[in-house]
Amino acid sequence: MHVGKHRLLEETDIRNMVYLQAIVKETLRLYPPEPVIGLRAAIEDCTLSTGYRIPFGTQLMVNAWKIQRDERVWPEPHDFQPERFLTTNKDMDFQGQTFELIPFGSGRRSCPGVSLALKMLHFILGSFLHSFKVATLSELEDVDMTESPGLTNPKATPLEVLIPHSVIIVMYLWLSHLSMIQPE
Ligand code: HEM
Repeated sequence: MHVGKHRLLEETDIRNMVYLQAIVKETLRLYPPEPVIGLRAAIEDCTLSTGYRIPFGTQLMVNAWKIQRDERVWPEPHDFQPERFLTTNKDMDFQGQTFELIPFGSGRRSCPGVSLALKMLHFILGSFLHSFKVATLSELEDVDMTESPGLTNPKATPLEVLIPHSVIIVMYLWLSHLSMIQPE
């Protein structure tokens, strides 16, 4: 236990919360918000290992969604298994040099917001799970994770979760504490 029940999560706790970091990585692997990364042009003729010849100047789009579900890299590629980032795929990060995991793109036009995005994702998700009980409407059914087609990757159906009534009051206080809701 890194935080316990008697205080809120702090930013400095995140570095010890390796499973939380693995959950964020696994979510961005399976559901990259930008599944097909924008236009690039080949700067020279090249031939891929698969035999495809790409002539100079060809416009390319990178299918990150597909790359991140490649079964040669990711065992059981369609399953949500955060543990893989603590074991088989533990050296993979978002720096853009691990081309099997590129939710933020790679190279000099990769996402400049990666550091802020990860700080926010870790802190908000960690604080939420630490402070609230969350349940699905039916404990018997998995959440429907169907995706919508498009340049971004929204959920096809709304996410419906239960936050017990008494907890909603605590949630309001918690959000006020973070200045996300300003009391009138
Ligand atoms: C989970 C959150 C985010 C994801 C998955 C994400 C992903 C991406 C991707 C895939 C690209 C295109 C990279 C490429 O073409 O190689 C991109 C570009 C960009 N992102 Fe993000 N991003 C996120 C959050 C943010 C945040 C928080 C900011 C700013 C505060 C930001 C600012 C930008 C900008 C300005 C570009 C364009 C960079 C350029 O064209 O040179 N992003 N992002």
